[in-house]
Amino acid sequence: MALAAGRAMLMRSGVRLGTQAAARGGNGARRFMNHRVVVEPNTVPGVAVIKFKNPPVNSLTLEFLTEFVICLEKLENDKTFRGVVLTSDCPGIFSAGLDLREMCGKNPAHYAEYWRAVQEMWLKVYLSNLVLVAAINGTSPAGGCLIALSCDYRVLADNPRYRMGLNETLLGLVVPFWFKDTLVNTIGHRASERALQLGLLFPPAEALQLGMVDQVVPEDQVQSTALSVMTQWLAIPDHVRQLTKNMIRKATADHLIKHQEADIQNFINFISRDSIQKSLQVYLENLKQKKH
Ligand SMILES: CCCCC/C=C\C/C=C\CC/C=C/CC(=O)SCCNC(=O)CCNC(=O)[C@H](O)C(C)(C)COP(=O)(O)OP(=O)(O)OC[C@H]1O[C@@H](n2cnc3c(N)ncnc32)[C@H](O)[C@@H]1OP(=O)(O)O
Repeated sequence: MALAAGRAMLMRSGVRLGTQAAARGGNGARRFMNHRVVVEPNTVPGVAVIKFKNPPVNSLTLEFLTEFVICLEKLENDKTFRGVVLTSDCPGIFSAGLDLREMCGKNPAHYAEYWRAVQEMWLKVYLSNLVLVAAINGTSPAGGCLIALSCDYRVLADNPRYRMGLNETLLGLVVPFWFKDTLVNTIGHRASERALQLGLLFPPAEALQLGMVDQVVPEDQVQSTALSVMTQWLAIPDHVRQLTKNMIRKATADHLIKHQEADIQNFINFISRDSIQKSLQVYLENLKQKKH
């Protein structure tokens, strides 16, 4: 998605771009702040840290997706950056995945706009020229897991309360084919068959065993480990690494690009069904009630 289109989408969503601010941190480094995504240049040269800050659970709202894509585009266009660590500012939660309220009780035009934003976010992350390392410091179901799976490397906090996986079937949803492809490319066909049909969410030890993440480390070392892994990836010249990444990922991305409009229409038809709307409402209601 072009930056201009993203800005237009932000405007349509009622987000004021004027609220973005550039400030200087204690070390004099620039720190870009949006509402929901904070970008911090880090101590490692050429590396930025993106922190998801969409409380309470970093759900992927339309506004969040738009800010996230714009942030990544800015970093890609700024040649001082070669790598980005993605992490969360919400304690215990990397991202709760797609925002269920965006898919519930809205009209087809909204569903189309939302689904296009989800697609564009995935394409941006999956095909990024930057090295992307996920520092997964919390639970990451469904869309949250997709973001992590689309990075080049994943470091997960060793906390048995954190779960990771594509749990769509537990919500009565069918996993989109490109979510499925991303998982299959990471953990293989057989493991994906079981994980996707049962909607399994894995604790850290199992996620590591399956190859869903590359490393599990103590919670307070997630970001530092991600940054030291980044140094290893940045030792490779950008152009050869980028061409290699593209060679491996292009076919998967092209599959969506070729069928992007049909995928949007399928999403609208599916999500608009009464039975699906009912399932989502019940799921949201259960989330609320578990507090009481
Ligand atoms: C046949 C043809 C097929 C064609 C198919 C085409 C397309 C495919 C169609 C559809 C696919 C759609 C894909 C969806 C992928 C997704 O990402 S769905 C989202 C999945 N996410 C989840 O299941 C996570 C749900 N949340 C939780 O489990 C917990 O909230 C948590 C993350 C573990 C955190 O728990 P915690 O106790 O800390 O917090 P609360 O549960 O109290 O939540 C606080 C607050 O936040 C609200 N909330 C939580 N998650 C979401 C969410 N994903 N979206 C929106 N809102 C969320 C929760 O309701 C609470 O709200 P409050 O009560 O108002 O405070």
